[in-house]
Amino acid sequence: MKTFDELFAELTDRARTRPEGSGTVEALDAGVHAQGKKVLEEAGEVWIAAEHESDDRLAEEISQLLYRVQVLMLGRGLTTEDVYRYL
Ligand SMILES: N=c1c2ncn([C@@H]3O[C@H](COP(=O)(O)OP(=O)(O)OP(=O)(O)O)[C@@H](O)[C@H]3O)c2ncn1[C@@H]1O[C@H](COP(=O)(O)O)[C@@H](O)[C@H]1O
Repeated sequence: MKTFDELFAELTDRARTRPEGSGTVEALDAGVHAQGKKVLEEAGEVWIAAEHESDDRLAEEISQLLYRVQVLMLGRGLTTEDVYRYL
């Protein structure tokens, strides 16, 4: 189990070290357009899960949305601080 901040630190490290086989590295290399599409796709899956699926499935879809948002943040060079200052 990890928090939003812990995942972001992990993904930041993936971006820096670029380990072989990392899906994050692949997603970052795909560019902001592809990263944005993934955010939208995952948001749609969250919506569908919220209306039609179990709490557990919804939680899983939300976790994937958070991951896709973090990839997009990294793709654009944003930090968590950039976002948190608006919360
Ligand atoms: N939390 C996640 C995470 N959530 C979602 N995903 C990816 O997103 C996919 C699910 O989203 P989609 O529905 O868009 O994917 P799909 O349509 O099933 O398949 P593809 O689009 O990938 O072909 C998963 O199969 C993963 O590839 C994640 N990939 C990685 N992480 C975590 O990120 C960290 C770094 O991962 P790597 O970069 O892969 O080492 C690790 O802690 C991982 O647990």
